Amino acid sequence: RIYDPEDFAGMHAAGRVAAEILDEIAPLVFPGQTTAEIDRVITDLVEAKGAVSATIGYKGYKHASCISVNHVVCHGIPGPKVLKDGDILNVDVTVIVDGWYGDTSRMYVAGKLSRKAERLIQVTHDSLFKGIEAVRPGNTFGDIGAAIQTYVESHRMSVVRDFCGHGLGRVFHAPPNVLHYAPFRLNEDGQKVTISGTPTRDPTPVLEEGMFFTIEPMVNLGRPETKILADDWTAVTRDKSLSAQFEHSIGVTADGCEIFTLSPGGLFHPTYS
Ligand SMILES: CCc1ccsc1-c1ccc(O)c(O)c1
Ligand SMILES: [Mn+2]
Ligand SMILES: [Mn+2]
Ligand SMILES: [Mn+2]
Repeated sequence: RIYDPEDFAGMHAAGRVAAEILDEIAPLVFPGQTTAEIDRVITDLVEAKGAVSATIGYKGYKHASCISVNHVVCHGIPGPKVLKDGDILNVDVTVIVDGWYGDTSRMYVAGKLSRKAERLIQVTHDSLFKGIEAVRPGNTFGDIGAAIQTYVESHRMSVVRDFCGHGLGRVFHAPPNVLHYAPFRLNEDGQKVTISGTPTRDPTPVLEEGMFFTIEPMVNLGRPETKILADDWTAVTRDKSLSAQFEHSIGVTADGCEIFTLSPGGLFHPTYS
């Protein structure tokens, strides 16, 4: 679906509420805290801000957030698990404000951030922005994926392939799937080529003004493969390596894009303690 210029205001309002919540829970992340308690506060904040949770009741999910700790890749279920010093966690919140969806996630750390976790978080955050920088009308979704994949793999980390971003707006999920890797490689001249280096066409949809979607790369320190735990939700790295994720909701504009879910507090400190 292609949205109209006046729809951007609704997305900014929804995105801002989601981003404010992620700002406001930062002080709640510390060793000894449970992820259920963080989610409880998120639930209260959604209501206090006059918004509605998009995830409570979605496909049978019962919580206002997904909280994914360490080698959990995504869809971690809040629970009695107690955070310990050095744990890194992604908190993912989606709210509905006047029918508009704001979907965003970011990383936090309980206690002291290890150097390798800091590197992972920084590369993951920067890969999201490499993808965002590729968003403009005339580029393709493959350009977004290639920008992310090239950056991540240049740091000898891996891009999770089993989950992707998505269209959103007046709905939570809509086509297209927004892949965080590309069905082509970029050669040294930036040409789109196959793995074996022969020029190839880009089959992915072209970006157009008025498209709203998320970019939500998941990056692993080890191999890309994931598996789902017996709870049928929690996705973990197969090799148990650490995984990080950042997500923004964005809208394509005439000359680039607008990010709807930027922190109003201008916060980005992976080292929340
Ligand atoms: C808990 C929400 C949920 C349930 C099935 S997939 C999913 C989900 C979680 C985070 C997201 O960013 C998203 O787009 C979907
Ligand atoms: Mn993780
Ligand atoms: Mn999300
Ligand atoms: Mn999402």
